[in-house]
Amino acid sequence: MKLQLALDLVDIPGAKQLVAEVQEHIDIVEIGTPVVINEGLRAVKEIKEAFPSLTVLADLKIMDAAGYEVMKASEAGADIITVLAAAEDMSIKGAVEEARKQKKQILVDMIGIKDIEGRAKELDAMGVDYICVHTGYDLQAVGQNSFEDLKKIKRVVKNAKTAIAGGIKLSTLPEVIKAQPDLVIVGGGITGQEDKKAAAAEMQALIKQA
Ligand SMILES: O=C(CO)[C@H](O)[C@H](O)COP(=O)(O)O
Repeated sequence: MKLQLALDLVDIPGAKQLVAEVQEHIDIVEIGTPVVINEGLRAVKEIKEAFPSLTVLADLKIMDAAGYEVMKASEAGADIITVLAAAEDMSIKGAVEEARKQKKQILVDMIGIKDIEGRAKELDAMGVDYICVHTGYDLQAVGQNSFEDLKKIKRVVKNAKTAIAGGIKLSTLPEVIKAQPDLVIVGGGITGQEDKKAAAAEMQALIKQA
């Protein structure tokens, strides 16, 4: 099980500072969608250059023109690129094909999907690398989480790795770990803490014990 730090509310210097603080306790650093919107793929490039040994995920949430966007993110240095599960199958397949060419990986984000099991089975058959259940900020605000959806995908996914994102905190991490995802994605649970390094270290310790 790996730990991914999601950076959503920072600029490039802020991202570098945060990663420098917690890097020994995380496996993957995510350049979040708001950061890419504000700073462009330059954010991915600069973080990969500054931390070449860290795996960098570009949270582009691709919906169309997937092959092209995966190519551009790969050129910027992303190791993993996100595509939305709601995208057309043609787009998912295009993303996977381009990722194979570039020797990168695709994480598909299930945000907004209602038939979790059905879509997860289809995505698994299309050869995506990760399938991620995700409660975005707008649903977190009304108290939702993806813990049950994680159990659902764990039951049907045979090949892809499983991941979970959305409001995970130190207090809820044990429940997440029980369901044994391959990847736990945490943003505010680390970045919103006063001592970010300690928060990341505690989460890493729990994950390593699992
Ligand atoms: O992709 C995202 C929002 O769309 C976030 O990066 C993801 O939800 C993790 O952040 P947090 O732990 O703060 O919810």
